[in-house]
Amino acid sequence: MAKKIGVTMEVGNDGVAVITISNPPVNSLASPIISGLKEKFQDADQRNDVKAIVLTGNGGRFSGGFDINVFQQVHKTGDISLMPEVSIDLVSNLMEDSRKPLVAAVEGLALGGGLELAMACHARVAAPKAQLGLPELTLGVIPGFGGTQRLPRLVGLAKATDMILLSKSISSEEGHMLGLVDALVPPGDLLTTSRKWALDIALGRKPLLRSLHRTDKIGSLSEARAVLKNTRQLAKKIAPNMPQHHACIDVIEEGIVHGGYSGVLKEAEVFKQLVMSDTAKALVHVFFAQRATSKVPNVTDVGLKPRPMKKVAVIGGGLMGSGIATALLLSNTRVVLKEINPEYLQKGLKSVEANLKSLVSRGKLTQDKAGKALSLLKGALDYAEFKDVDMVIEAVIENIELKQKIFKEIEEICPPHCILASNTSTIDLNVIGEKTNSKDRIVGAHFFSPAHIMTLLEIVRTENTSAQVILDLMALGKAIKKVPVVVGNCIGFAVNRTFFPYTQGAHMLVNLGVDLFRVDSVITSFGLPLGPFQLGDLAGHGIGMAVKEIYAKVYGDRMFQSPLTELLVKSGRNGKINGRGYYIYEKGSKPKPDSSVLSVVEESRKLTNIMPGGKPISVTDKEIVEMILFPVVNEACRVLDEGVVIRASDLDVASVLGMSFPSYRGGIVFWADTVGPKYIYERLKRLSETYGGFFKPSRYLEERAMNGMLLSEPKASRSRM
Ligand SMILES: C[C@H](O)CC(=O)SCCNC(=O)CCNC(=O)[C@H](O)C(C)(C)COP(=O)(O)OP(=O)(O)OC[C@H]1O[C@@H](n2cnc3c(N)ncnc32)[C@H](O)[C@@H]1OP(=O)(O)O
Repeated sequence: MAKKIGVTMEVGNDGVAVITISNPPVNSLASPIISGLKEKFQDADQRNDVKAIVLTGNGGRFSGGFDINVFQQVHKTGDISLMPEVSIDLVSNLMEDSRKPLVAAVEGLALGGGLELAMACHARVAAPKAQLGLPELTLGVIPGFGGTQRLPRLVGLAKATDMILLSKSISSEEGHMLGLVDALVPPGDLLTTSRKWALDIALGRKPLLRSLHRTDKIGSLSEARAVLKNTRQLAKKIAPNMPQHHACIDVIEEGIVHGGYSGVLKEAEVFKQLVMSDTAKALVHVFFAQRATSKVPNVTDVGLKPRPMKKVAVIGGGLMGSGIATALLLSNTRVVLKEINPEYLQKGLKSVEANLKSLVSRGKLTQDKAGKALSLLKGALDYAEFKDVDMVIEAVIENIELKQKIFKEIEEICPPHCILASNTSTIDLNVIGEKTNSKDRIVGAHFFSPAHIMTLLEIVRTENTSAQVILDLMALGKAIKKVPVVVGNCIGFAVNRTFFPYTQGAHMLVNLGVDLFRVDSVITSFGLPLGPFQLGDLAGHGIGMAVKEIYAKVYGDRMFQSPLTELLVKSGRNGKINGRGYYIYEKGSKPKPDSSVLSVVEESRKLTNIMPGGKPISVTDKEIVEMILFPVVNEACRVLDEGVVIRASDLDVASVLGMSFPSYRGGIVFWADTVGPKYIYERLKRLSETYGGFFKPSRYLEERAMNGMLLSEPKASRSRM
């Protein structure tokens, strides 16, 4: 059925015109909606039988904001005139300055432009649990329909800057306490109360309040300046490489100093500049890329329905297993956690409890909910509880024989519909399932640590995994608040494989004489939260050595053989786990660079002996970024070439959520396309001539560079899936 897009107006016998936005699924403010709103407000203004107006959204949602597709069109065409003029014409003049009282009836959500329309109304009535917020900064822009001016005037400057800068939404209950919502009523009463409220204003029983003209919550100029000073410091910390945070504070300040209307004018100007910024292009790309991951050809488009996952068993209560169990429990799934002996089982159960406790202590979970989650957990030392499970997720150590044995056992004991998933990060799923006759229900559920916090879930399918099993795992992933990305089966899957050269490039640089702490600092300035050496410390160098061996077997032809990790472990530095790696880790303080590690580095340099003429090379920060991240792009090209991901943007999402690659750079492939495939190819070629095969450009990169194509452009099908 075609979507019904438009704006309707119905005038009741009471003289109230109800204007309703309809644009499923979130009533986004697309061009026809904006022109429809203009038309209806003009009509309502002119009609003598209309005394007051109520604005609402169809289908239980007020509005998810301005249509983000328009940003994408502007980015594709470079034509900023595609952005409609809304802030002054519609929001300030037609709505807020209207002589007729205007009340917003809010249900479900009012985000971005949606909340901005509501704030331009003279009062807001909301149903419970509606989500209210201005998340524009996550898209690289600022609120553009007056939100930077009206929100501070309705909830106070400190709360408004907190909501806008951190893109934090609040519930209608909190909005009510703050004064953003004037009345909170059950959904069934929403329209009746809103109509009555609008008529009360018309009859002078309630005041007609124009948000932009209010000053009661702003405080004195010096108070406001103090808040803005703190906010600028926060922006420096949380968004050093993004323009929209500082721009937003400037716009808010303009309104405080020169009045709301002046602020609205500046907001419109800055908004348009920011729409065209590289940051906005990248963040809008990530928005749509993330949503595209839920579209998997031959899985989500063939009429299948996900089956309910009521009870899930997790085998192994270590770091990963207990994290996965926690994530499942938090979404009300019954979990059986199996271990091999009572001691390990107790440890696993305690870890789950500790995960929940830490969420409670950080204010992310109520004590009640933690208790409820824990009541759904059962420990097990045998398979008795497995007879009615819908899915098993194996999360034991990376040992092929052990995993094969477990899969054989669970195949026999679990019901025939049960999904048999492994959380392996390095072992081929075909090998894991080799001894079973259930290859169609074997799938990878690759969580990232800590599994109850990191949002990426790689769903690894083999050529035998059934579409139903993939769909079920996707649905479970979404239910436990992950972003599932379906990938093909290869060593390292999409994220770990793409990023295996990340550490290697860093090791190469250090062996060439570059200071390791400088490398980390350059990479964190680029936007990754941890440089390669600190990341290695966090993962543990024992694990690092084991993983390196696994990768060497398959990707050995393009690896840089550095003895640094082995030397580090030999000198008793296992990383954060034993308090010492490249950095020193002490409880309660930040990791400190350990200068004594430099003797280990010297030893490594002697062994590799790659410094030209025995002297350290001299490199710029830009070259450091290139020598570390271009090999990553090169591996991403192989991942694309082999069809390990369905589309290039899936790898962008996976790199952002799995490796914390900066979202404002759009993910690894998007960033590479911004830099230019030809430039990357030429740099890698030159580096490979000087430093060898580690940098050798892949065939895919070479082809794209030669043909002037972007890396993200789809190619003729040659997929692993
Ligand atoms: C001038 C103004 O100040 C500028 C703005 O208003 S910018 C926009 C500000 N608004 C936002 O950032 C909200 C973005 N949307 C969201 O956060 C979430 O979609 C939501 C909380 C509204 C709903 O979440 P959820 O129910 O999980 O559904 P979700 O899968 O995300 O979205 C459903 C569909 O609506 C689309 N959609 C959501 N918000 C949209 C928007 N503002 N514009 C266009 N499409 C939108 C999604 O792309 C998706 O489309 P698809 O089904 O074709 O993939």
